[in-house]
Amino acid sequence: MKMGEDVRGAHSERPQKLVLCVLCGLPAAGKSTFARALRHWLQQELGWAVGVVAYDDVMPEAVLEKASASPLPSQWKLFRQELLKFLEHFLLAVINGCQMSAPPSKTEAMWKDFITCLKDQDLISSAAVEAQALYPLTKTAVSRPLLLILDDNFYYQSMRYEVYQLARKYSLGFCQLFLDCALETCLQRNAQRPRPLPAETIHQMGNKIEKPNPEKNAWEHHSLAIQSPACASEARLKLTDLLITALENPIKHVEENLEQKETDRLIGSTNILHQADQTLRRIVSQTMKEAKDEQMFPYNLKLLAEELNKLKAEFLEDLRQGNKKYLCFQQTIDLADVISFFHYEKDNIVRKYFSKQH
Ligand SMILES: Nc1ncnc2c1ncn2[C@@H]1O[C@H](COP(=O)(O)OP(=O)(O)OP(=O)(O)O)[C@@H](O)[C@H]1O
Repeated sequence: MKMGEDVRGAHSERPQKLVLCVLCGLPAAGKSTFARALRHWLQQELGWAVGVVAYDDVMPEAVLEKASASPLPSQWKLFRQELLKFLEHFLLAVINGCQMSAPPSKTEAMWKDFITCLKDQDLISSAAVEAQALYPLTKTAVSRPLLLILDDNFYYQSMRYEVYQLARKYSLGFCQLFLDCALETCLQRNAQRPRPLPAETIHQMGNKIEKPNPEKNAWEHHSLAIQSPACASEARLKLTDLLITALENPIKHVEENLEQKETDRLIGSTNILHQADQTLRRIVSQTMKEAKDEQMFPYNLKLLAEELNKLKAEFLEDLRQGNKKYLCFQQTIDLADVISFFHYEKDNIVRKYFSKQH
């Protein structure tokens, strides 16, 4: 069988070794450049299969289609989670040695880009027929250790934790690579790009970024900071060590159960919910007062109040439902994290209504 041929229904005797690797860092830190180099090197030197899922390639068109204006963070969150669902479908196919099925409901444009991403990297067969909604994997995908690199900024721990949870669900390896690049260098590189981001965005992200903290968070244990622009080869030994360790030490289910119990206990804590409720309520009423003081039109004020209350309700529901987004700090809900995320989304909404005044 040639490389890239279909392996319909093929079952490997050994369980497939899989690692999810999160790349994080500021915009223009060099993540995509590094991911490409790493893929090439791992394929050539270690004979691994490597897939890079660059969020920029898979998400923007879909996002723009759905949200013609600039999307809210809550929309990004949904798209990020949908992309993880897609990835889960691919992982299931690799683990079970079967064809990948399409999720029943999905953002079509994003799914299409995801399929292209996998085909281009010889992970699903280029002969896959879209209409059948079944995608045969290639031999490459199922016959070697497989590293999936998720290339995005992942600047909050909570974003990376979602990937960790996926790795844990299927007992996969998990590691994080932080592209440690000075803010000034990122700004310079960004300015030279054909479509630079506003410098302000990079500054803001620089203030907010939560670097992997293995000392504090056990789940971030397999993390490595890659100095940029230093040559990656300097860190090669450490990097190889990290990747092999992650590959050989998948996250165990038993940890999940213990952790899950603890998580459930914390989610059930009405105390935290009560505190969150009180604090978000205060933020909403303070924001309304400020909007009034700044002469927002009454009609816009009414809509703003409705939207902020809806946002508050969504946040509380997320906490009640046990959305683990907030459970990334030693398995405790960090109220400060909830509040800062709420502020971020609230500010976007307020900006939207003020921009309507002009
Ligand atoms: N080590 C390096 N030395 C010099 N320039 C680099 C280096 N790595 C990347 N660059 C350049 O910096 C720019 C940004 O790189 P890249 O797209 O890899 O960053 P990124 O972190 O993936 O950005 P984003 O998060 O915005 O997608 C590119 O023009 C790239 O050529």
